[in-house]
Amino acid sequence: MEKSASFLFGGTKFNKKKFASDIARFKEKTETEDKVDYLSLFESGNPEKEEFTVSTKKRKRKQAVSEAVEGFNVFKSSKKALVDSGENKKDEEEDKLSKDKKKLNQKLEADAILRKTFNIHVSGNNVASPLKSFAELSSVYGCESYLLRNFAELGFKEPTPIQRQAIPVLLSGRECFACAPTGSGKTLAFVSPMLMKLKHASSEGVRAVILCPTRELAAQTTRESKKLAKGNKFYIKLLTKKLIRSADLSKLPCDILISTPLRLSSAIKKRKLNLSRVEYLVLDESDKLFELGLLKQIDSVVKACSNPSIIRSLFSATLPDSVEELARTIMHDAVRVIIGRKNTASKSINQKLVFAGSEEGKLLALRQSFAEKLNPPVLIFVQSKERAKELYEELKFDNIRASVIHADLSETQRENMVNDFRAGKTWVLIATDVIARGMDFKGVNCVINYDFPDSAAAYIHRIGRSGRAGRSGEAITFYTEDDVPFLRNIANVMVGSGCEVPSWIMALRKLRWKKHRPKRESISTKPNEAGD
Ligand SMILES: Nc1ncnc2c1ncn2[C@@H]1O[C@H](COP(=O)(O)OP(=O)(O)OP(=O)(O)O)[C@@H](O)[C@H]1O
Repeated sequence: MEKSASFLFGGTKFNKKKFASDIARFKEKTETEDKVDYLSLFESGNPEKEEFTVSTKKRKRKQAVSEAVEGFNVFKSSKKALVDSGENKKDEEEDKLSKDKKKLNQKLEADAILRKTFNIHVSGNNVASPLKSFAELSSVYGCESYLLRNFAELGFKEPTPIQRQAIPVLLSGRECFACAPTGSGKTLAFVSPMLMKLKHASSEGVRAVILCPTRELAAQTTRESKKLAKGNKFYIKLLTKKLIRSADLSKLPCDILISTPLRLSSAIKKRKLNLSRVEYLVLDESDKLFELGLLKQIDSVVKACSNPSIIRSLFSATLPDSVEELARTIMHDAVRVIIGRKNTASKSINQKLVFAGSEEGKLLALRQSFAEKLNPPVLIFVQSKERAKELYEELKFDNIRASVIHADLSETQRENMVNDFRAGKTWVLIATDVIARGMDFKGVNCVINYDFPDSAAAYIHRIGRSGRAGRSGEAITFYTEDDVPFLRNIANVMVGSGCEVPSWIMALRKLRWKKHRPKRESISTKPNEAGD
């Protein structure tokens, strides 16, 4: 230190004798300064001690001012005052820093408590604080009143856990992977920040895109988005065949466009739909969208949304690591938000496994359970459209109001089936996995997996049609000998969401699950042609 100082001042002649008193004062002061600095560092976070530090500094400031008016000392003191004011500034900055640090720590602590309360897990840098209430959307993020009014009209009093965390993440301009149980309000979690960021309608092309794996889900998301946007005249459009045929897509005024990947990618290719202005892209049921069959279409949409400042987000109740890895290659500094444990079923569903022996046994078990207790609405899942038709043929004469939905029906027919089920005109809806994801039927009391699901994810989504938005629900899964090797995978999901499973099932060997869709005997009580 000495050395370097003498090196710096090497060219200056300094009469130490003449200025001995000043040297002494300077030395004294430096020592006191050092002490105060050390203390303030050590004491940060203790308000009483902080006050003490501040008052010592105030005293010093006073001293400097009084010295500045004493005759001969004026020049010296004003120099000293300058030094002091520099030091004071430094002290003030340090004070501010330590206060900011304290505030930040308090905020982080409060965030952690809120996240723990709502079972929210996040990873990423500088993740925005979770919402304490919907009111914070207005006080912190300047949300317009129409949105809060719509929440109130829809009866939404409190944000759900995924809404508490995903909304602020998206509002803070971050990309996001979000995984939360079925029926936990993910739609609102991605639509409302979009509405808030877009602010008002504009006719400058497509500004936001939501991709859904099925037409039914795209139609439902359009309807829900319009409900949330009520009172603000946004252009919210479902990309239908009719819209593609009738409109000049290059001039389409559209704030939010909702579509399936196939329809959107063909509109980009064949009708030159321009997505270069898109600011927000949501991939709903993202793991489904990233499956092999849809990957090419997703790729063409992602490429067409070429705006460099685009914010992309992925939402689903199931998010395999492989999808995350793939998605990370296109996302920037994304925040990961997981509610509860990843890939688990909703805890509000009471899940049961029923051994039905054979295909015939399944039909008997179904009829018996309907005879004992039919608590509509009931949703029955089978593994193919052929089997859906067969089961419908069996049940249509049973005096229960049943209907069926599968991919062979026209768009309008499918829409009618869904609407009739929603309106309570039909009690039992037989379906394939086409409506297993995302469909929000209010109050489905029971889901029956007539055919064993072909993956754990399919199971989670199928049964998730019941037990939504905090309601309770029931799920019954029939299994035969063919399904036994795959029981353990479903049992794991059941245990993960708090249901009991017989110990012999938990003792089964774990299998790497390839799509399990065995060839099954047809569903029929009619005697076959051979007469046996
Ligand atoms: N804050 C809230 N309070 C009460 N109900 C809500 C709230 N937010 C959404 N809901 C309702 O919860 C239901 C389920 O919401 P949504 O369909 O968005 O679930 P999801 O998490 O997307 O489910 P899935 O994984 O099956 O697609 C809807 O009926 C919706 O209106």
